[in-house]
Amino acid sequence: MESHSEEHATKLLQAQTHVWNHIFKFINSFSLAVELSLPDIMHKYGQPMPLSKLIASLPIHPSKTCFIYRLMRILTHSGFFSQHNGIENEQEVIRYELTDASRLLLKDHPFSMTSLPQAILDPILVNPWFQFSTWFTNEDPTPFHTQHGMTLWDLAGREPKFNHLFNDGMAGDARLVSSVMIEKCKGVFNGLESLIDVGGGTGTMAKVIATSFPQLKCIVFDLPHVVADLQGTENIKYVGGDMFEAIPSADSIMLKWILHNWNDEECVKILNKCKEAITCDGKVIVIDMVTESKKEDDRLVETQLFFDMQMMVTLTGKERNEKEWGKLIFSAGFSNYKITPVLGLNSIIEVYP
Ligand SMILES: C[S@@+](CC[C@H](N)C(=O)[O-])C[C@H]1O[C@@H](n2cnc3c(N)ncnc32)[C@H](O)[C@@H]1O
Ligand SMILES: C/C=C\c1ccc(O)c(OC)c1
Repeated sequence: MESHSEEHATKLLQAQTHVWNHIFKFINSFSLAVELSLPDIMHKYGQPMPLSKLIASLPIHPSKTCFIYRLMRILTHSGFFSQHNGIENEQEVIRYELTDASRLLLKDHPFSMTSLPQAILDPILVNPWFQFSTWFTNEDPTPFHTQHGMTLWDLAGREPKFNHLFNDGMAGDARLVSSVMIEKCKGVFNGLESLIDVGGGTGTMAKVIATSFPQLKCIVFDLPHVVADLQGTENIKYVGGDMFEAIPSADSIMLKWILHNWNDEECVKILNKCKEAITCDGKVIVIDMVTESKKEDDRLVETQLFFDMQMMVTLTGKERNEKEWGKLIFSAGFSNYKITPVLGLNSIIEVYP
């Protein structure tokens, strides 16, 4: 009897920890404290950095020096730094090193993700969460709309600082994804003469592809406020416009992280415009998530579910499984598709007319 109730208490306490852990999940996000540039400071030091040196290099008030150890402790626990304890001159010295994760937060890393936490944790994207429960009771399209009274794209057009952070964050991801694509599946672009990156942001993806395929004519097509000040090159042109109105013609179109921003009806409209724009032997190259395909990777599954919620709160979009992708593609009148799951969270979906 006693051991039974002991077991009961253990289970209850585990459940309590589970709930507390969940309540506090946002603390992991805010603890990144990207404004402190911890990874850059440690990278500049060039070797495992003692806590005292780290504190001395930070632009903080002297009254805050004692808090850095605690910040480093949680960031080490969550995999952003590794810690080595040693004794030097009879004194305990803690040294920290970067990990693969914190290297992606270096400002000068080619695949830098630094702007993303800044954009995603900006009040512009966090405040809509306070409308989440209200939104379930009204007919607004998104909690973002309840909060701001307009779409994310309209607001980005009016907030240059946020627009810059957002596009910069997207650029880091585009650089990583395009490099992996060029390395692992160059074949996707073989034989293409022209490519339009629809919703191509500031042209990062196009630049990497154009370097590997100099004969390929690339057009970066995005909203006017995104491409306004950008200068094209020999084989990259910037065109401002609305993909729901008209897309320039080419033999192929890329849609990276576009369709997951939109609901099924909107996606069919976009895909229809793509179909009108490409030649009959061309294709649409979709780069987006395919959910439920890597069930064994719990972290990847959870991250895709986070993206799905982010799409629900900021836009009308969602993440889709293979069946949902198929339905979308056939509804838009395409005849076939091929999924290549080689991009971590994302997959390449080649769509044929
Ligand atoms: C999530 S971002 C993806 C950017 C880029 N493809 C990438 O993956 O790095 C979506 C892009 O769609 C663009 N966009 C939104 N509405 C659009 C429209 N109606 N026509 C063209 N582009 C649009 C946005 O400006 C933004 O650059
Ligand atoms: C800003 C948060 C992240 C994010 C990632 C991929 C997207 O397609 C997106 O569209 C708004 C946002």
